[in-house]
Amino acid sequence: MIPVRLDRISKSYGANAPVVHDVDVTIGAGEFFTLLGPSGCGKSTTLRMIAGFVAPSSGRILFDGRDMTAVPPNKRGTGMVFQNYALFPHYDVAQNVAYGLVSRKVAKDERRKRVAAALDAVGLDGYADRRIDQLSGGQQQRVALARALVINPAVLLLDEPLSNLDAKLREEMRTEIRRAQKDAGITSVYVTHDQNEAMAMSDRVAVFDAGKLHQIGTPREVYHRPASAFVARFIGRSNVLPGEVVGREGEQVAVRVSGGKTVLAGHPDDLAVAEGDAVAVSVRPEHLTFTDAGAGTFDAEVRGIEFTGSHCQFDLRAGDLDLAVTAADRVDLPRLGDTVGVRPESGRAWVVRP
Ligand SMILES: Nc1ncnc2c1ncn2[C@@H]1O[C@H](COP(=O)(O)OP(=O)(O)OP(=O)(O)O)[C@@H](O)[C@H]1O
Repeated sequence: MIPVRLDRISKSYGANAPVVHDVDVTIGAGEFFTLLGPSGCGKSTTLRMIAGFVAPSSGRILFDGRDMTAVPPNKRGTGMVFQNYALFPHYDVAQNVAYGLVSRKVAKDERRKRVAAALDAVGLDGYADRRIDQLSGGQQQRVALARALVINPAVLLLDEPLSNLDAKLREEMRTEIRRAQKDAGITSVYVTHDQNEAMAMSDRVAVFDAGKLHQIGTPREVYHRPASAFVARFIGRSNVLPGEVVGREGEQVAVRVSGGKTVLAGHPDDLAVAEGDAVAVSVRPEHLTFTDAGAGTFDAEVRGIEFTGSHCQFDLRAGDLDLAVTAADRVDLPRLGDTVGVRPESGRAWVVRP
């Protein structure tokens, strides 16, 4: 197990603005680390720089302290799994998985053993002789994973490996990939635009937008303590309320939000907030509570209600603010057209960079 360091890497194509800008991360040995962000944010480019397919414009890539920036892809000891699997259709499963061992001149007996172990690790015991076109999408993705694992890579790289699968299979494969990764203990970097997938699978997540890293943290950290309005909105849903700092109470700051009321909010240690600063406050829909009209932070009109089974999602309008509230289903919830009070639960509001 080795750590991977991205030492202030940037990538520009021609004279255009950088598509990856000054990214500085250390991925821990054995960690499952995810690059998450919307389409075009630079996450695949970052992964390709780790793999060696794309050279950084500046910065270095280090594996276990060793500078790999100039080392060609096939000498980096990485295993790669692609979105489109990239399997050889005219080879059978075993031949596909053995590919990296043949090119590394591993002896035939050893090869057979390692292919069997890799197929076993991904739950494809007994499929060695199948043709690729006789497999389902999920099985093909497992073959791709086995092919990456069989070479005992120092680093496993996965680029949106589940996006061609249907929703149910995607969830099953999340668990499978995660289990295979933990069993093998390989430092892994995973790329996805799907925040649920990132949250469910990762030890830590790096959230990107437009080539820049907004935040690195555990799924819990990025959910409960988003660094920016972008992260708050991209990870789950959030009410991001613009406001102004008007004071301080212990660890929290008092923020006057639109509508004139004051909300107490926590803030990241590295974010200096002083009286008079324009900030934004993020509150998750499940952390807004209904009160009687006039008794909350906001008075709001119920504009929409969506029943999801266990919960109800409310769309509210409070002055010029749209608010989303999620509440466990019960009989006394507000109804369409009602005017209600709404307030953030204590300790649940969080200051974010606007
Ligand atoms: N070879 C290239 N030449 C010029 N621009 C490129 C090249 N490769 C990527 N880009 C641009 O770099 C930006 C980031 O691309 P990248 O593929 O890393 O994004 P992404 O976050 O992985 O998006 P997606 O999920 O859509 O693949 C995009 O604007 C893309 O158009």
